[in-house]
Amino acid sequence: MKKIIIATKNKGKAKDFEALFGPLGYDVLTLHDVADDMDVEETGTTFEENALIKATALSERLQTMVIADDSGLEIDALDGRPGIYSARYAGEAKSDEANIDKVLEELVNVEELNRTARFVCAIAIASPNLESVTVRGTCEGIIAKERKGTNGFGYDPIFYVPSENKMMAELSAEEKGAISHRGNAIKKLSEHIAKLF
Ligand SMILES: O=c1nc[nH]c2c1ncn2[C@H]1C[C@H](O)[C@@H](COP(=O)(O)OP(=O)(O)OP(=O)(O)O)O1
Ligand SMILES: [Mg+2]
Repeated sequence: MKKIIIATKNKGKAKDFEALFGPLGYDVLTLHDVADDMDVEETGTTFEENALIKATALSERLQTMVIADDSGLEIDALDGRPGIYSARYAGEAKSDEANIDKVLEELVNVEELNRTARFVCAIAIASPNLESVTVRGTCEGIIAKERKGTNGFGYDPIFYVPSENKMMAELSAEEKGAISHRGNAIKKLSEHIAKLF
């Protein structure tokens, strides 16, 4: 089977990538499979920079093509926070539950009309002998007042997707891939790759 390596330790993200790449005949490998000891610091100031840092570090180590994803949630009423700090919003423990609690708390007095937000996903592809590329996908939604749904990961239980009339965490991995920031970024990446040949 063809293999694709994603420089991530996030199992939820890996599942999203499996739903996107599996049907194309790819086996998805992550840091847990290829470099479990690796912990790359996200020192960039944008999603794109951080995705590049993660993809380049692993590509240099393995001397092969690697993809990385840096993503997060931008909430308009919070001036775009948590943004690139989404994973660590409630502290270094990187707890999805604590992150959601913090967001709900900060929005407690914000009415539905003003709870607009978007998921952002930058994907970088790095390879020993090709120039690196980054693409960005987004997905617009509304932050709900409470959790609903058990699929997905991260902020999915509080992210309402108007076009589906469902929470992100109520979508299957395939349904999510069709509309998500990650799915949209992958579409852009494949368009870019198609242009190269
Ligand atoms: O589809 C998504 N559905 C819900 N939440 C999401 C999604 N996509 C990103 N997010 C949230 C999770 C985490 O709080 C942050 C990503 O942070 P980010 O640094 O890119 O990932 P991470 O540290 O979990 O794993 P890694 O850096 O090893 O890929 O945004
Ligand atoms: Mg991270």
